[in-house]
Amino acid sequence: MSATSSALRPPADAVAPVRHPDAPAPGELLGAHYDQCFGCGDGQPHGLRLAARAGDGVRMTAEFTVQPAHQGAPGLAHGGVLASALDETLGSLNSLLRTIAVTGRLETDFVRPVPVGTVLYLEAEVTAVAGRKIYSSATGRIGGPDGTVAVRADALFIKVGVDHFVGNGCQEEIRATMNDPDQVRRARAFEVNP
Ligand SMILES: CCCCC/C=C\C/C=C\C/C=C\C/C=C\CCCC(=O)SCCNC(=O)CCNC(=O)[C@H](O)C(C)(C)COP(=O)(O)OP(=O)(O)OC[C@H]1O[C@@H](n2cnc3c(N)ncnc32)[C@H](O)[C@@H]1OP(=O)(O)O
Repeated sequence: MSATSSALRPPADAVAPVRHPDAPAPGELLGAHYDQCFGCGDGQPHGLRLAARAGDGVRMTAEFTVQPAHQGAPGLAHGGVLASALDETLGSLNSLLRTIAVTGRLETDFVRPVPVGTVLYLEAEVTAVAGRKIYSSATGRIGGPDGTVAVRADALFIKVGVDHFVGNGCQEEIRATMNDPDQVRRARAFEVNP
């Protein structure tokens, strides 16, 4: 059973999300936004290594294979890891809006257990935008892209500036990120294309 809280219901003045003209093309793989990201980075040995792909409109798809390091109960994925996979997929939607945003609220339904070795097929969509607030939903299916829904989530992301990361992050990591030419290009692109 699912009952989304009122905080995740878009207000009356919310508008339909608009795909940015410079959004990644449908079918394009996004690649990691940060090598050390638990959700998508290649530098995290036990990370999810989630690969997100742009879809049509304001939709993304992603796949994540549950590893032994992701267990909660014996042989089954930990719920927090599944919530991370949903969060990461929902976060990747921001690339379609060409904005930077962080998760403010994430509500998750765990519908079926997800065994180790299973591929979780994720699908996410922006549903509404109200000022800095971005509303979105995601599902994770097992047994194939059209298989049984195992997890689902509704989320509220809040748009932030690069200063959110510079002001709150680890200075050493930020310096390293600033020295990565690709990251700097991306951060600049976000700043001039809000
Ligand atoms: C130097 C190099 C840096 C390079 C960076 C470049 C690119 C980065 C690219 C991508 C990275 C981005 C994300 C990572 C990607 C994926 C990972 C998945 C996503 C995450 O894993 S991300 C981590 C977890 N996440 C956080 O770490 C957030 C901690 N948090 C805060 O930092 C603040 O909390 C914040 C900023 C959220 C808001 O703070 P704030 O002061 O800016 O704004 P304020 O509080 O005024 O809220 C404005 C309006 O949102 C409403 N609102 C706020 N929070 C709400 C809630 N929880 N429920 C219901 N409504 C809420 C208010 O009610 C108000 O609504 P209204 O306007 O109607 O009054």
